[in-house]
Amino acid sequence: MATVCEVAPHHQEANFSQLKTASVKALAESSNLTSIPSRYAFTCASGDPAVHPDHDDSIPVIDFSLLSSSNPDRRSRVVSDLAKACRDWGFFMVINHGVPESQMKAMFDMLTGFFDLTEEEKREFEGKHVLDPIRCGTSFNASVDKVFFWRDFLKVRVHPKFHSPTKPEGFSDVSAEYSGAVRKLVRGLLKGISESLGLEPGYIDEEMNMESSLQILTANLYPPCPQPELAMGMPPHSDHGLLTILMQNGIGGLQVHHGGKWVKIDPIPNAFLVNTGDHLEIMSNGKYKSVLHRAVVNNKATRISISVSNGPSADTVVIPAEQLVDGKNNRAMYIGMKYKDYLELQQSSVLDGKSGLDRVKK
Ligand SMILES: O=C(O)CCC(=O)C(=O)O
Ligand SMILES: [Fe+2]
Repeated sequence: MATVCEVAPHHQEANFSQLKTASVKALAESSNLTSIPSRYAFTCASGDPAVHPDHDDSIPVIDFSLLSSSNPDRRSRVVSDLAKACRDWGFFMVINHGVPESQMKAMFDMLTGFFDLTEEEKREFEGKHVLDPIRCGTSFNASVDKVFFWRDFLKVRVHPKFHSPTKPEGFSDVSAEYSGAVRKLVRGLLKGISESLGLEPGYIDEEMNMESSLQILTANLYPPCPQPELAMGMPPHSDHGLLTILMQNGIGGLQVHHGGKWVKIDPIPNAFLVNTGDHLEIMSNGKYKSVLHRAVVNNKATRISISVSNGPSADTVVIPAEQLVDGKNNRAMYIGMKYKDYLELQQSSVLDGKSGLDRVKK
């Protein structure tokens, strides 16, 4: 169903467009905002079940602690659970992941503090190029977006070289600790995923040069929206890396495309949501596909999500694993591209489904 665009009162739009980089937060907090400026009116693709998605409580749950179990049966069960989760969903919850609750909370507190800085303070971290190591802004890529998304963001490259905004105080320590813990989790998961593909446990780690993996921490802020049915927080897209690790502040909004429908994923306290990205699809030769997801907005509460994208090293040219390719039924379906080139292409374009992958599909 296509949503109908509504035009907001002129005075509001005129004021807002003078501030090129004004955040949605500032817009939402401006007094008497009862409708959204027309630049935020998002039209869903025709036939898209936009309004009443199903809940699905059958999203796979992986107990990470079992991957280091000394009991071989338990271990092989969790490896086959991982295979099923990656193949059938491309999304799963991870429990017993080893990242302390206190670290997760500290990261949320820091990012809330960051978004609460003044517009002027935040402008210091705006960045100029899509690959700048620290970049905050609004929408996805405001210089090319035709429709703006109801979202402010901060993106920080945290590995192999660690970057951090200098405000709020203490951000750097919290972020270094959190992103290190997430890297450890990712490398553990990739071991299990390697095995689940019939590869040596260390295969992905070595081939993708995970010692220097490109890791980007993104915080998304979705303020309450007066017309949530007309706006979109983040449009349908897949993630570029190998695995994305997401946590949310207890407010729902994420929807995953599964079985031809948009499925609402309710946050589970202290669990991470993990999804497989485009580069896992490429290296597994399409066995584990990256999956479309989107973030919708609401009119009641601010939603914050923190996603950490974990890719290969920037210079790795990713191609399908040799063992998963043969000259007959399993031909290589993707050509190689340097990860950083792929990333630059995706980040500088309009965010649009899985269009990044189309560029490397044979
Ligand atoms: O806010 C969300 O739940 C989705 C975030 C997301 O998809 C992303 O950061 O890539
Ligand atoms: Fe995403």
